[in-house]
Amino acid sequence: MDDKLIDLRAVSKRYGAVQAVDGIDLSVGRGRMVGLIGHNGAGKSTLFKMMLGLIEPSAGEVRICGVATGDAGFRDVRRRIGYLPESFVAYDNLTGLELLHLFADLKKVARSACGNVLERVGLAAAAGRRVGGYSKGMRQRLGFAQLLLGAPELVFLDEPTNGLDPDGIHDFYRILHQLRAEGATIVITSHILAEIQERVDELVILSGGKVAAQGTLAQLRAGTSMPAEIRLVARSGGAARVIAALRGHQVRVERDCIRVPCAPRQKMQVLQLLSSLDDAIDDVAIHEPSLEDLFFGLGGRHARAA
Ligand SMILES: Nc1ncnc2c1ncn2[C@@H]1O[C@H](COP(=O)(O)OP(=O)(O)OP(=O)(O)O)[C@@H](O)[C@H]1O
Repeated sequence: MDDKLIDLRAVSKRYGAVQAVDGIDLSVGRGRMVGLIGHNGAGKSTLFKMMLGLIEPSAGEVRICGVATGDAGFRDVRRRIGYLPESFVAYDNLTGLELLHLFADLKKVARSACGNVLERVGLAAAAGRRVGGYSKGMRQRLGFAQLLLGAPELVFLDEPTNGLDPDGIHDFYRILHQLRAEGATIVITSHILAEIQERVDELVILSGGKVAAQGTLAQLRAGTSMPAEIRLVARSGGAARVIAALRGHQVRVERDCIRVPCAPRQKMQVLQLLSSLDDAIDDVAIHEPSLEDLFFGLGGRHARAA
């Protein structure tokens, strides 16, 4: 069994003068949940469309479930893939259930599966209502419901949490994690980096059509020289002692917060220095670089400027 569910080799896509995707090598193992991030125009949707077999690469090869997207056999693979596009289009004059029946017919899935799927996304009570009266979040849930039909082995979701409230986002990731626990492989794009960073197994950062970095958040952090930051709140009258104790370290004071940037190997040393100042310090926290920090550090800003 091929455990590389997604395998891209030297894949490029050019639209006239625009090099949308530029020589990407990427593989994703079975059962992984991957976050694909990048600025507007970085090439995420183009990559999705090539992985779905909707457009052909200009160069290179895209293999999904071991089959090249250009092969005749890819039609069967396509049935094992679920896709939620960035703008999910629903027919307003149908009810939620009728719309799902339509998708079930197209996917050759029994209509009897639809009730259960609507229940799963929290739309059971609205199943008989016309989609025209659904809120933006409800439409997004409906899009998610059609993706779940037929228990797909591989799912692609393009900006799936747009329009969802915090409860909706929480529910959405809960179902996604269940899907992964059932064995599905998941690729998800998002512009909300804080939302995605703790929820996926690994991240792929696209910049200017190329992979700027790939790995777990910890691997991405280790791959950059970006320091963590120890943040302290001194007790009244204690700041001067804390700053004196940190002599030789870079220190920034902002309002009531003392910030100490630290390379990984310096963290314990700084904490040791601080441990003797218990009576001068009110609070201490370590802030590791966020995905947003890494994103800008790894070329996100460059990609936007390009
Ligand atoms: N059909 C097309 N014809 C011409 N250029 C295109 C086409 N589709 C995409 N592009 C261009 O290819 C580049 C990558 O676009 P793509 O939609 O893949 O980026 P994206 O990362 O998905 O962006 P967003 O976050 O805005 O959805 C952009 O410069 C875009 O203008």
